[in-house]
Amino acid sequence: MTHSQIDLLCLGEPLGEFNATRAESGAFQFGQGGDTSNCAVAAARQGLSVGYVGALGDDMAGRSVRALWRREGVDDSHVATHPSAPTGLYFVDHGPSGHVFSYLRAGSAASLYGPGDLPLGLIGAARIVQASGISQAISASACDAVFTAFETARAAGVLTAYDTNLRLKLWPLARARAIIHAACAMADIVLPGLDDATQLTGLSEPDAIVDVYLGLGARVVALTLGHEGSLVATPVRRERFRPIKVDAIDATGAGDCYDGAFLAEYLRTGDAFAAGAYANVAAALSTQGYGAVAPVPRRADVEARMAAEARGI
Ligand SMILES: O=C(O)C(=O)C[C@H](O)[C@H](O)CO
Repeated sequence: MTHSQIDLLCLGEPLGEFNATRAESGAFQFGQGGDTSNCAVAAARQGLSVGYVGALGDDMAGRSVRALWRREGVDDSHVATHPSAPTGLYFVDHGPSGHVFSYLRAGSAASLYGPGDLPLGLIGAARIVQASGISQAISASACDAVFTAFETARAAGVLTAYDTNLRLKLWPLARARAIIHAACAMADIVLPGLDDATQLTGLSEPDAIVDVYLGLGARVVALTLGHEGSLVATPVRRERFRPIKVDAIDATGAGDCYDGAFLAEYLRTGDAFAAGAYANVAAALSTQGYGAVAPVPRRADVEARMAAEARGI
């Protein structure tokens, strides 16, 4: 499908997902993941016009990702199908301290994507371009594609949003820190998680962490704090959002859902704190089922829960 206007354009690697929902039986639930694809779907479920930029393999996983996007209304017309390189895959295991990811993605179609493949006109016409540390970790050419996309966006006055999403299975910390912080310095909206940010900055105190990212030039920092909720900061104001109570089953993709919900609400309201309140609830609701996409709530679910919270229910 093609939209006349794409408000949010996400860039990175979509993946096929095998989720060990019942590890003892060796059964996996198949789905789709990839952080920026999850963000795209989450934003589309909140009513935003969304597109994706990247590449898929000519295989079952790639076709399932494309089918997902089409069901969800995410524009896939600028996603190439590579004739021979595969779609990346990942596996989700559930251990005592939460989910653990492992990957089969080296040499994937998305990792072969580079700056020359970017639809520069589309990027210049969006309202926000979003990418992540994972988008850059998968290969040098994909890393450069994010920098070029951000340069193009900034030159056109398009907002840039970046989730640090640190994956040390994909690159070493020193290189990750250098690249991620270079990208954050080009981002208007930085969306780190506390664990990532602690490793990247060496700091553990949320206010000190947001100071680092504001210092790099972000106009909004939205820091997710896991079970402690989230903190949103601008250079002139900051606000902490307390966690809501949910029966969490699987937090896979909760940070991506936060990003999509945050960006959708930020574009709708122009208010980072309204976006923070909204995304804080959306991300918590997304942990109530297995997988990165299936449990992502829609606007009506988020608004109903926000109203219930406001009434103290
Ligand atoms: O870890 C990754 O590389 C992924 O993109 C897979 C997941 O969907 C994602 O991490 C969930 O946040």
